[in-house]
Amino acid sequence: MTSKRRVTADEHLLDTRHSEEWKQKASWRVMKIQAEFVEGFDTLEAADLGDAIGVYGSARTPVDSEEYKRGVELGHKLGEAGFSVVTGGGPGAMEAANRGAAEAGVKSVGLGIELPFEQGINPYVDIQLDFHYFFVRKVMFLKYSCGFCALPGGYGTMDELFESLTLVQTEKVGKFPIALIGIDYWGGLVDWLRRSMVADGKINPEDVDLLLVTDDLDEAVAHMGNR
Ligand SMILES: C/C(=C\CNc1ncnc2c1ncn2[C@@H]1O[C@H](COP(=O)(O)O)[C@@H](O)[C@H]1O)CO
Repeated sequence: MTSKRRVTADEHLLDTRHSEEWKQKASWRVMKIQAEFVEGFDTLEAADLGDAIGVYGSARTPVDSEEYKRGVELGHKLGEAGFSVVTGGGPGAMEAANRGAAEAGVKSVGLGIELPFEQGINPYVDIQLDFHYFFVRKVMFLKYSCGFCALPGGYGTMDELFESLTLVQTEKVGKFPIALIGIDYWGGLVDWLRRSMVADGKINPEDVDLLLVTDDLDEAVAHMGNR
C-alpha cells in the first residue's frame, strides 16, 4: 500500500518560496504555534507525570529485534524505578519503551509529530499529544523529563540527543542525566567527540562526561537518579 504524501505544518512554515498572500499572513502562524504550546503545557501539567524520563531512539527498530526487546526492558525498568516514560510516540524504539512502561503500569507518554506520511501513535501510549512543529515538541520533551536515555537511532535521535546535551552544557537546564544505551552503537561517536571535538578545543573534556555510555540497563536507570 502506498500512502499519500502531504505537506506538513513545519514544512509550510520553513518554506522560503511563499506567495505574497502567505507572507502577509505569516505572523498569524504564531497563533497556531502558540496554541500548540498551550495544549502541550495543559495536557502535560494535567497528566501529573512526576519524575519522567525521555527515551529517544530509532523509528526503524524492528519489533522482532534484540534492540526492541532491550527497549521494552528499559521502559519496564524505568517504570519499576518509579519513572514515567516519554517518547516520540512512534514505532520502533519509541514503541518499545512505551510498551515496557505500560507493562510496568506507569504513565506512558507519546509526543507524536505530524510527518509527510501518516504514521500513527503506537498502541502502548496512554497519554498522547500530536504536534505539528518539531520545535514545540522538543520543548515538551525537555520541560517534562528529568533525564534522557538514547537507544540506537538515526538523525532524529541525534537531533534530540544533541539538543539535550547543548542545553545541559550551556546550563540552560539543570543537571540532566543522559545515558546512551549500547556501547557498540554509541562508542564510535563518543570516541569521535574526544578525538575531534575535545582535541580541537571545540568542547571541554568534561563535556563528554555528560554522557554515560553503557550496556547495563540497571546502570542507565540508576544514572537517571543523578540529579
Ligand atoms: C520514519 C518512520 C517513522 C517516523 N515516525 C516518527 N514518529 C514519531 N517520532 C519520530 C518519528 N520519526 C522520528 N521521530 C523522532 O526522532 C527520533 C527517531 O528518529 P530516528 O531518525 O529514527 O532516530 C525519535 O526519538 C522521535 O522523537 C518509519 O520508518
